Amino acid sequence: MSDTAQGFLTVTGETAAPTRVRDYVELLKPRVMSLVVFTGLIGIMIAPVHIHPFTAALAVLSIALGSGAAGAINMWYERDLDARMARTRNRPLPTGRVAPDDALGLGVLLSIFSLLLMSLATNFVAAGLLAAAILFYVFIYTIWLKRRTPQNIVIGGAAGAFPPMIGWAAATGDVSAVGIALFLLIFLWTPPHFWALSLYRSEDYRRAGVPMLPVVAGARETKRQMLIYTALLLPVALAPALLGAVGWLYGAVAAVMSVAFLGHAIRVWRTADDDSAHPAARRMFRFSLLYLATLFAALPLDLLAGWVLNG
Ligand code: HEM
Ligand SMILES: CC(C)=CCC/C(C)=C/CC/C(C)=C/COP(=O)(O)OP(=O)(O)O
Repeated sequence: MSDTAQGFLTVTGETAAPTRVRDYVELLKPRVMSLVVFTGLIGIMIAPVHIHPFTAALAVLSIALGSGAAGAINMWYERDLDARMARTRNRPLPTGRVAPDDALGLGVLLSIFSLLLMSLATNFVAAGLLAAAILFYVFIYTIWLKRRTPQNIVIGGAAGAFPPMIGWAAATGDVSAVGIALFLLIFLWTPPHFWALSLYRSEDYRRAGVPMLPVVAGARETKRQMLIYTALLLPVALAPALLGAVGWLYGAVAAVMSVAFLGHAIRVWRTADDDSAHPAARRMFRFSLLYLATLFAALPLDLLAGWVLNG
């Protein structure tokens, strides 16, 4: 363990204990986790099977811990990259506030714990899907693809698409057409979500030597591919309503939000490529988070409205 990580007072000179807890929490990427967990919770809520709220809470906790574990292992593996990027250089590992071995240990332990908890609380299908998500994010995205190909997030993005399917499986013990539709929704959402950010952070990625699309293929090609994925997202976002799993309320929200998301993609596509601040891309990135949260919130609200209206 390094001196800085060992000594409670060595880095900031502040009282150390709260800082350390905060550092370990930061390793779990809590803000990303919040949306991951939300989509998993919705998967449980909309499944046509009632599970005990305590079981549901344990399933959600398992998804949260699994997502955090994957985040900690990602930060352990990428500590060299994170040190070279303005956005990430103040993270606990590049600053030495947490030792690499501790981050890896936390990630591995939490992975095992989350899988055991999911198996015991729900079933092996949900635990298997959670394992697949963790392994995908760590091995396929972080270790294999991220440093090798500009399509890294298209394939690697599948990791973040698992949670609604995991939630559904936790409730039903099965995978369904709706679960697959929600997987595809997040899968197609991820490229515009991430490439919007990578447009205004491309200098960071260039410096760190990560072959993200704007670095390798340029802003124009990135914007073109963002437009394609955002257009493909529109019919997929409507799929839960077309499959009859939810009704017109969700369908209307999905249609309006998807057209608005497409509007963002068109505005980004129309902006000049040398506009290094990329304000349109910043707005699109922020909107991507609102988009996913709103669509997933609309799923149970639609079912609730149906029950109220139909008695
Ligand atoms: C491989 C797929 C993905 C990649 C490469 C990616 C990448 C990123 C990056 C680089 C950020 C920037 C964070 C910052 O500004 O420091 C971010 C933010 C965020 N992402 Fe993603 N993301 C992916 C998938 C997802 C998924 C599946 C979700 C949730 C369902 C998600 C939710 C979020 C949230 C909530 C934020 C905002 C975090 C904050 O406020 O700091 N992302 N993402
Ligand atoms: C349920 C479960 C196990 C889910 C795990 C999947 C997960 C956490 C997906 C989110 C993907 C994500 C935050 C990518 C960040 O990219 P990056 O690592 O390139 O970003 P960085 O540069 O900020 O580290």
